[in-house]
Amino acid sequence: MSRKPGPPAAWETDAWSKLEKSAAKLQQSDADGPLHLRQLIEDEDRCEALRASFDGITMDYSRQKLTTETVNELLELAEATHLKVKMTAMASGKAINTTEGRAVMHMALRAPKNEKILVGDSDVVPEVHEVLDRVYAFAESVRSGEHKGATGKKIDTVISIGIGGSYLGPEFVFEALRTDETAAAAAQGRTLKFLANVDPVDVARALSGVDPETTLVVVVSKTFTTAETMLNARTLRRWLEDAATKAGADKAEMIAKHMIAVSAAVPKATDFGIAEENVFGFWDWVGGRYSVCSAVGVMPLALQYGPDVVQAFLDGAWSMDEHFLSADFSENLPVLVGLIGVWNATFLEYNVQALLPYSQALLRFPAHIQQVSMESNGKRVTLEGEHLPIEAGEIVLGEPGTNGQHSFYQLIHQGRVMACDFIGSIKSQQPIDATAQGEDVSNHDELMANFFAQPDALATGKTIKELEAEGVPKDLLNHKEFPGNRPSTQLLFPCFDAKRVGQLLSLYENSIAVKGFIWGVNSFDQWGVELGKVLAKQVRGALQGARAENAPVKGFNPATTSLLKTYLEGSSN
Ligand SMILES: O=P(O)(O)OC[C@H]1O[C@H](O)[C@H](O)[C@@H](O)[C@@H]1O
Repeated sequence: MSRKPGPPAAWETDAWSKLEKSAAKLQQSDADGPLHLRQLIEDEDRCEALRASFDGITMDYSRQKLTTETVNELLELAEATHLKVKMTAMASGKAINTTEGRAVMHMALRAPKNEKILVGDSDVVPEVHEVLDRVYAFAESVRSGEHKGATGKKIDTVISIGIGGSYLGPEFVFEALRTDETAAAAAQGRTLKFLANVDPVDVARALSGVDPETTLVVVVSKTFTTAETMLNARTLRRWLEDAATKAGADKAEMIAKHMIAVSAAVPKATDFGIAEENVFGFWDWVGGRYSVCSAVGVMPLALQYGPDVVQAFLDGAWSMDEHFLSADFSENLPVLVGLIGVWNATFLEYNVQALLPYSQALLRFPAHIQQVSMESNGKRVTLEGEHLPIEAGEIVLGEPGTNGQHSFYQLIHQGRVMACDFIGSIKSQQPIDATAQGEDVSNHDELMANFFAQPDALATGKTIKELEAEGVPKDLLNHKEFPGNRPSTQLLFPCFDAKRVGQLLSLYENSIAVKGFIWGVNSFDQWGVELGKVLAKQVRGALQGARAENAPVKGFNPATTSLLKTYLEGSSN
């Protein structure tokens, strides 16, 4: 097969063959063998070597099923596939999203004013800051009460309409900071809600208990064409107009004061009826799922928490970007998380990455990273469009600990193997310490006891021999055996405040880019979401025809035709 000049495909390198051999060797390890995690974890030098840190964040990957030689082979693979060149191409604004002809520059969204970052010939940092300053000024005027609603009331509630990348990141950060002391103090008396699903139930939930006269609706859509968001935006526009009629206010004034937009398609937002000064732009070099640091996230978050908290979040993300671009790969947190992901998913064939934050504040982190990862690396062809001869991508799932322990951990311990990332913090956002009242430990210590225990339980397991020694009846031995040897990484943060949440975001965003670079896929397009949208349009037309003119449902396969008929008959009764 003829290939374009450039770095070799990962699977064509020597490092790849070495890694395949290492994987085969490690997969053979039994519970008593030297390559079982039960043994590996006892090696002090190995434990020391498989630890990295940056700015107070510790990454312990000693419970990954690898040896220090494997790590060297992974680093060799990074070299051989020109990872650094690819990272630099991304950071310097090259159009690496080749199927859409776009640069991938979300890092520029958090760059300080004095940075210079070129996309093509133009430095994008000034325009980033121009929008950021406008967002901050607008947010301040709403928060201070200077910007009033159409009936003269102060705005204290925001409903952010958007889906996918225009929703998940902002919701993750909103939730992550809700119980942070500084952010919570800044949010006093304010409410932020999200409306994502086209399901009318989500509209009802978003509007429940909300007064339109004190509410600002932010329509967030990169393209301003997404069907769900547009229908929700029209629905809430009507809700505002109806409220204006009831209150005797002017409808146009109501929209002007209560509806703003965030979009990379500014003319579409103005066509929708939102005044240009109320539209906050971003650029086609920001992928939707990477857009939380643009006005997409910054607007709702600044309205809720104020500019200072948001700026701390952006600064945190930038500090991790700088680390990613400058640190040696052997000490580079996003690179290591990325390489380990490739190792687990491709070489060991553990294709599920479980994100397990031991922090209730991070409850929407798995959902956000699920989109970033699965939409980015869920691909079947190379950048050149050739079929991948290897498995790429990971299935991402997760829930905060300890909740997950009482739910799906059973499968992780004794069923299928997943690669687990345990994410915890030294300090809690909301410490409760009742040791003086007789509790053994503080509530955060209790939480973290689980953070430390679970990875060891997964790694070491429990053998039949141990169970026998404990006197476990014979017929229960197999049921109670834990095979162990199940991989995990622990990421221990000092705390989860705005800066650290920014660092966590950048760590994972960049690790996902690393995996895509190694696998050789385009992590920045998402053609796989298109077909369903096209078919939904066809079904929408059929439903419209059937409802309005009783037109027969045509043009679908027999299964869909029959189910559509059942749906139509059932709902017309
Ligand atoms: O921001 P929008 O243009 O409304 O797009 C919202 C979302 O929908 C698309 O279908 C893509 O799958 C997502 O990547 C995107 O974030």
